[in-house]
Parts: sequence; structure tokens; C-alpha cells
Amino acid sequence: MYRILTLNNISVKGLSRLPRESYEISSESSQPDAVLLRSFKMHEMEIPETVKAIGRAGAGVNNIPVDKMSERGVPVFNAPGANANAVKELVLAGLLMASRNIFPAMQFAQTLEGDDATISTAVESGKKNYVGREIHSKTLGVIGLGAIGLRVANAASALGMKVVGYDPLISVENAWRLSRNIEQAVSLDHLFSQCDAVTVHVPLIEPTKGLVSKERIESMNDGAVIVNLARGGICDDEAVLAALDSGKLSGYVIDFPNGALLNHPKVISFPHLGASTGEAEENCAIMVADQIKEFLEDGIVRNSVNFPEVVAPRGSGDRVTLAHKNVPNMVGQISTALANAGLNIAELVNKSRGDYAYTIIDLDGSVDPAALEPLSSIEGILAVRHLTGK
Ligand SMILES: NC(=O)C1=CN([C@@H]2O[C@H](COP(=O)(O)OP(=O)(O)OC[C@H]3O[C@@H](n4cnc5c(N)ncnc54)[C@H](O)[C@@H]3O)[C@@H](O)[C@H]2O)C=CC1
Ligand SMILES: O=C(O)CCC(=O)C(=O)O
Repeated sequence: MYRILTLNNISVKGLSRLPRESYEISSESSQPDAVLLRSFKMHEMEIPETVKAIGRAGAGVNNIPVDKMSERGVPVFNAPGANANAVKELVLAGLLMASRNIFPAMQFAQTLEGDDATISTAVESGKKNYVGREIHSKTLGVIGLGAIGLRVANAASALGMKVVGYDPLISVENAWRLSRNIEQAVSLDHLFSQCDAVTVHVPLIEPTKGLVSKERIESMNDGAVIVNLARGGICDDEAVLAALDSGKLSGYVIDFPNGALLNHPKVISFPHLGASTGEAEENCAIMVADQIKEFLEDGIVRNSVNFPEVVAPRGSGDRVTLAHKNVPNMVGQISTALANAGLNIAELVNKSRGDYAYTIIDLDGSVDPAALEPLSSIEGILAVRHLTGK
């Protein structure tokens, strides 16, 4: 029986991929084999030694101590692209809300009272206070052309915006999928200097902290809009608030409000709502539950953010998986240890990613667990698992 600890509500469609005959799923499991979560902040949590894998039903992993898990040989999985359409739609909604003064205009409409003729008169005289700007023909900068940025860029272009993109690490696949109308910015400064609106779709990591800075905002066109449904911290909020007050910016759309932003009339705050659609919640939960199941049952690593992708069909015998440091002679030492124990390797797959590597070994027949003990004492081996033949 595998034990799964859930730290947030995970869509039942996803949880149903883990059959109850072999999976015990609980929000209180004390010795879990794996953890499933969404935005729960794990940094301060004592993560039990029994945990072999962590599955983030979403994209961002800044709420998970990924480096610590790597050192323990624990893969962290996410669900790339599974909520991207949901975020794209809310980005477009936010951009339109900011450009057309939709929220204050709705608030005004809700205050109207009286008979239909009185309301109609008030509507026609009041609407002049909410005149907006069209997004058509305006220039949108999209920073980060991953699953979300790619979709936002293509959709905004289809709506008639001029779109400029920036992503020095864009994947070949996404470069192919990007509309040919999207222009490439040679630098972030180049991007900001030509934009009426900028939307950020990068992870919150050291190089992206404060990426939307005072100087870059100042270089934008007057009355510009910033959209941040990525993470708080990517924009310099103090600089954004000053620019809203001076009129340099006309709106700031944020999915991560804080005390300073909440009460500003030009800030459109959402309660971390980007991925909150039934479709996205299901997609993420299904993807990540499948990945956790494959890992627990067969040692397969797919869509991990800290270990390489290693996919190998099961042989008939036992399987050994090893998470280890990416250093010379690791495979040599592993093979020697197995040979010393009289074990024959039927298949071996080894892949590396940065400082870490992962090896799957299928052995001939079944194996006494004691014979595998020497593997754990090889320097640089982080985690060893023995999966009995199917
Ligand atoms: N508000 C919400 O509910 C949601 C927010 N997010 C946030 O959006 C972020 C992006 O999500 P996805 O597009 O799915 O991730 P992704 O991994 O598909 O794309 C991220 C892109 O950013 C690029 N990038 C990384 N560093 C960069 C830099 N310094 N400058 C420019 N580009 C850079 C990468 O090359 C990659 O193409 C997530 O990390 C998460 O923080 C994601 C989903 C939901
Ligand atoms: O699960 C959620 O609602 C948060 C989604 C998110 O922020 C992400 O996927 O990075």
C-alpha cells in the first residue's frame, strides 16, 4: 500500500487515478511515500524521511524546497502546461479590465437606483468617466514564452495587438509554436521601451526578482499597463505604485495582492485565481497523479523539475532505481556493486541533469534486498529503491 499525503485540495479526477486498493490518500498521513500539493508552502515543513516524491499539481515550484529534495534524491514533479490556458484567459481578462475601466464602471452601475428612465439617464451621463483604450494595435510585451507566455502572445496577436516577446531560454518546441507575427526583443530594456502593456510569465527565481523595475517602467509608453499573474516579487511593487500615482502606469493587474496594493484604485487584484478553473484543476491533478504513480510503481521519472526524464518499460525481473550525484564513474561503481553481489543487469538507463543523475536498472529475476545494501554506501548515491518484478 502506498501512502499519499495531500497538502491542498486536489481534484478528485486526479486522485481517482490512484486506485484505493493500492493507495491510501489522506491529508494527515504521517509516513507518506509521496506528497501532492498545489500552493501549500513547504519550506518550513518537516518533510518525513519516508517521502520518495513530491507532486505539484501546477507549474510554479517556488513553494517547495527543491534543492533540499534534490540532495535527498527526491524528485519534485509538476504539471507543465496543464493550467496554461486558464492563466492565458485570465491574463486577457485582466488586460481588458485595465484598458476599459471595467471594474470601476461596474461599481458605478451597481450604485444606480430609481426607475428605468432615471437609470438610463444616469448611465448615459456617467459613462464618460470610464472611457477606455482599445488593445487593438497597442504593443504588448510578453516576458517568458513558456506554456503560458506562448499562449498569451499568440492570443494577443490574434486580437490585433503588436506583440514583442522575450525569453532567452525558449524551448525549440515553443519557438515553433509561436505565431510568426511575434517580434523578438533583443533585451528586456528593448522590450519595455516600446510597450503599452507588459505581462510576465517567468518563474520566481533569483534572476527574475524585481525584473519589472523602476527604470524599465519609466521607459514604457505613458499610461501603460503591467500584468503579473506569475508571482509576487517579479515586479518592484513600490515602483509600480509610484508609477500608478504619477499616471505613468494606468493599471496593474496582480494575482498576488498584498497590503500595499489592495486598496489602490488602479490595482486590479485577483486572489491567486489564474489556475482556478475546473478544467485546469483536473488537468493538473491527473497529470501529476499519473506521474507519481509511474514513479512509485515503476521508478519512471517524467516531468520532474530536479531530475532528468528517465522512461524505461519494465522487464520481467526486479528493478532498482538510483538517484545520485552526476559525477564520474557512478555507473561503474553501481555495476561493480551489483556484480559483486552476483546480480546480472538485463537493462540499464542512466541520464543526468545538472548536478544530479538517475539510473534505472532491470535485473534478471528477483533479488534479495540485502544484496542491494552496498549500493547505498557508494558516495554520491542519494536514494535507492527496489521495485519487485510485476
Ligand atoms: N497565477 C497562477 O495561478 C499561475 C501562475 N503561474 C506562474 O507562471 C509561471 C510560468 O508558468 P509556465 O508558463 O507554465 O512555465 P514554463 O516553465 O512553461 O515557462 C516559463 C518560461 O520562462 C522562461 N524564463 C525563465 N527565466 C527567464 C528570464 N529570466 N527571462 C525571460 N524568460 C525566462 C523560460 O525559458 C520558460 O520558457 C510559473 O513559474 C508560475 O510562477 C503558473 C500557473 C498558474
Ligand atoms: O494551484 C493553484 O491554484 C496555483 C497555480 C499556480 O500558481 C501554479 O501552477 O504555479
